Amino acid sequence: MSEKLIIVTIDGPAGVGKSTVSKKVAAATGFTYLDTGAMYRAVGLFFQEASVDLDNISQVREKLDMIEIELFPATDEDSDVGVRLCGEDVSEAIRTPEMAMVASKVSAIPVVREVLTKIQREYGTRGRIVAEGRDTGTVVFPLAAYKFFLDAEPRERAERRFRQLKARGEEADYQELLRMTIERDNNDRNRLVAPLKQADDAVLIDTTALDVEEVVKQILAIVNG
Ligand SMILES: Nc1ncnc2c1ncn2[C@@H]1O[C@H](COP(=O)(O)OP(=O)(O)O)[C@@H](O)[C@H]1O
Ligand SMILES: Nc1ccn([C@@H]2O[C@H](COP(=O)(O)OP(=O)(O)O)[C@@H](O)[C@H]2O)c(=O)n1
Repeated sequence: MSEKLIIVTIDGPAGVGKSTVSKKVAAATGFTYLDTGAMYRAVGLFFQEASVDLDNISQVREKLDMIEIELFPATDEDSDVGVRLCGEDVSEAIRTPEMAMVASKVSAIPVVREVLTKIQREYGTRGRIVAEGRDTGTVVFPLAAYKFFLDAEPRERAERRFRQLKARGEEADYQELLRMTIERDNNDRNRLVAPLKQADDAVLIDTTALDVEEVVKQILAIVNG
């Protein structure tokens, strides 16, 4: 594989640290960061606002054709990537726990995955990217040069999300976050198309007892050889 097409994939369950770690790996390597979850969240928001009946496949297809999603870099290294949906900045609107649940529902619809996977692969043709999500190592970029699967206990992940929301000055209920984390993991692991799972050739990192810097260090040690 040519240097230009090197791709790093980082998959794992909700709140495990994919975004945080991917942004740091991207900054350290000079690669572009691709947040695939942001795309599923944007589709979820669009469908919710348009009151799309998710069981009505022709309605889903018709609305999908109308969607334009554009990712733009975060304003600073602590922020999430920005998203424009049909020209409107929805960067904040998509980052709520509720929108994550909606994203999890729309992400089980095969045609939604088909459309977004195609867009994600187009990003990949530019090469030198760090892609993160649920299926970037298994389905989107099966030939990626470096694949990682991050995991952590659900309680630890819900606590991380709790601290993250509090730090942003937002309301958060730990028990509710834990419930949503577990429900979303179940949806994502058990769907028929592109379920959340470790690729056979991905390196597993259990982050439960690690801090962010340690996880980044382990990944860079492999990527930088
Ligand atoms: N290994 C880690 N140890 C402690 N906190 C972490 C770790 N990795 C990430 N975090 C924190 O957990 C929160 C959720 O991480 P995030 O990157 O948004 O997860 P994901 O993208 O997998 O949902 C962030 O506030 C992040 O700083
Ligand atoms: N590659 C991806 C990325 C996200 N998703 C879906 O989108 C939801 C939100 O993804 P996210 O990565 O933004 O969520 P967090 O892990 O940041 O909580 C997930 O729960 C999945 O259902 C997916 O199905 N495939």
